[in-house]
Amino acid sequence: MKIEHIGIAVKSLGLSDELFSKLLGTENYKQESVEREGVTTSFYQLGESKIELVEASREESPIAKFIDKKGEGIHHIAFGVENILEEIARLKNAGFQFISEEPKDGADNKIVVFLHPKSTNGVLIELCQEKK
Ligand SMILES: CC[C@H](C(=O)O)C(=O)SCCNC(=O)CCNC(=O)[C@H](O)C(C)(C)COP(=O)(O)OP(=O)(O)OC[C@H]1O[C@@H](n2cnc3c(N)ncnc32)[C@H](O)[C@@H]1OP(=O)(O)O
Ligand SMILES: [Co+2]
Repeated sequence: MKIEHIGIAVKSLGLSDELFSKLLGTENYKQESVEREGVTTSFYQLGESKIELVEASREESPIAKFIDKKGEGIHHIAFGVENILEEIARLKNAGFQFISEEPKDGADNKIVVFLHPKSTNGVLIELCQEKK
């Protein structure tokens, strides 16, 4: 497992892209919408990991709800795994609670699942695996 990306909830991808490209000294390498999740994402490479800026694309998006309650900030940590089905089985067996146990298409050529923050010390964890 490695930290694949850190997801940061932002109100305006335009403004945050300006800020993060200045901060990191590099441009994003892609912007991508994931309509099922109601998000638009922007990715920055940072060594072996990435920063994923996430903006809500509709009102009922998890990102809109999060920003309403907590404001902008770190929204999730994504662990990159080799075999997502094996990791789901291992973590389920260890008592962790998943939001859904079925991997779905995420951004940046990944399949993803999320663990509920209630079972992970209040941190939303994403598991992601490169699509084959
Ligand atoms: C997939 C595309 C992209 C990628 O990398 O490929 C992304 O990462 S998109 C990221 C956006 N998608 C998601 O966040 C999907 C998973 N999240 C969810 O299903 C929901 O947000 C969920 C279940 C975590 C919360 O939804 P719910 O409707 O239950 O919202 P509430 O506001 O009622 O929250 C309940 C409870 O959870 C706490 N919460 C919510 N979000 C987070 C968070 N990001 N980190 C930590 N805690 C969170 C919230 O504060 C509530 O706690 P409570 O103590 O009850 O007030
Ligand atoms: Co993510």
